[in-house]
Amino acid sequence: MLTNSVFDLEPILVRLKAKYGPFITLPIVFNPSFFVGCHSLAHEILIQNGALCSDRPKTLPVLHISTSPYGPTWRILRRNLASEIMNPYRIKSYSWARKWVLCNLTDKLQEHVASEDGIKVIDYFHHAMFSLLVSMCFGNKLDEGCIKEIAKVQADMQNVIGRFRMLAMFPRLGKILLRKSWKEFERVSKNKEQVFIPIIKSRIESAKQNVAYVDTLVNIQLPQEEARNGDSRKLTYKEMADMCSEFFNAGTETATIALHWIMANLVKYPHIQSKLYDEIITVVGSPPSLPRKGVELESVINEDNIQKMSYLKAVVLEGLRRHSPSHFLLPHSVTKEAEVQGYTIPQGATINFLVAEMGLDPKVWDDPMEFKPERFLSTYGSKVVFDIKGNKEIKMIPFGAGRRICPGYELALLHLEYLVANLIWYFHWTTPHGRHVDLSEKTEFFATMKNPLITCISLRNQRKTT
Ligand code: HEM
Repeated sequence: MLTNSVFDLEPILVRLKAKYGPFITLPIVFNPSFFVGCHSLAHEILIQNGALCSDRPKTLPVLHISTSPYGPTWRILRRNLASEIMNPYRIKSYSWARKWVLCNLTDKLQEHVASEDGIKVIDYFHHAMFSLLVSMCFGNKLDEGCIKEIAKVQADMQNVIGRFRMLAMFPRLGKILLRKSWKEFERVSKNKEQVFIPIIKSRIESAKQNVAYVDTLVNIQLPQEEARNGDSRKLTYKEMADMCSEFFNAGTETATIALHWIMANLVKYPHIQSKLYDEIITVVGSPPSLPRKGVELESVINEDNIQKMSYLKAVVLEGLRRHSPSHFLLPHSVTKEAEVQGYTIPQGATINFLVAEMGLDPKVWDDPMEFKPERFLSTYGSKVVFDIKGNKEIKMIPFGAGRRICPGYELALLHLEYLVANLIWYFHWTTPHGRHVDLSEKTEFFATMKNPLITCISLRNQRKTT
């Protein structure tokens, strides 16, 4: 059993219960669950024995077909996502979307440039991250109204799914006990289909200049066991809508939270912001003045420029280490009993990994609570060489590791670097008079800022008034 000095389950459970409430113990009652906080044990389980725990537990609240479940379906859907959409060529081809989203974001931010009370930026960040994924999913620039409608059904969906977490392990009983919630789930699902399916159909029927996520779903053949008559089959429109919804779910909240923490640290520590700005202007020069609202930005820091900005990469990594958006991975399930470092891991057990704690482990990191991007700069030419996939050793794994690693990790890193670089280039970010940046954390499903960032912004290059 995985219980002794490597991680003693009891004290961990007490801490988890204090932090996350009693629900954390529920799965353990029905299913042996283990939390791994030890870097080398995590490495061995996830990398050396990756195949062992590459499934998700059946108790996950997966209410629709998704990349998260079990068996051959997830392999096909995941391979599609990773190779068709998250490949470097495709990611690069969406530079128009990044520029478009950045223009919308700077338009909104510049309305608050004169405000001395500061602005709460989280909703703007969320909208930007969401719009980036919407454009990759449907392949074009949807109008604001349409994006808001999609965001609304997504939010409704998340709320209602949250209520099913506890009873996900008894879906039939859940339907009876949670009759009202189940009805609400059906209503929200219908709404989602009504919003998503027309957009999906119109994308499929339109002439295409690029490949969107939806286009790749059309070609998928599900394995035989998914089809009642024994043949392989294609995804239905409803399933495509579910896949798009999951694409947004997986990538929006996590990346928004990461951007929020990173920007909060840059506001709190002006010397780090100045150092980053100095690096940026060394690579791309001083920023141009922002155009008037609605006029496209004449110049942006692009993907190639970012490759020359080591300190920027270090800031983003330090943000992910110090404030991992998620404290755990999605649960992994053990497919076959195995021995790992002298421990027996029983088949069917659920394993999770204390990823946030790993990033703050004083045995691995000096001054772990400090925000010090320099720790990621190697002494050789100040380059960032960090094994974020944990292939050689695990030091921090905000995206997981092994076969179930987040398939969107490269996209997420690019979106974070791109937005942070451009936001710092165009605007100077400060704390409003009489306020301070509070880095306290609120842990729900994700680890968010308890008191959202409120910041003053000013233009680095004032627009000429004539
Ligand atoms: C800073 C941003 C992000 C963070 C910190 C993050 C983190 C994670 C983590 C920890 C997991 C679970 C890994 C495991 O269980 O081993 C995961 C899974 C996943 N992520 Fe991300 N993620 C981010 C952004 C994205 C983006 C932009 C996408 C793209 C749409 C995405 C798509 C997914 C999907 C589809 C899964 C499920 C994979 C599976 O079950 O095989 N994520 N992510």
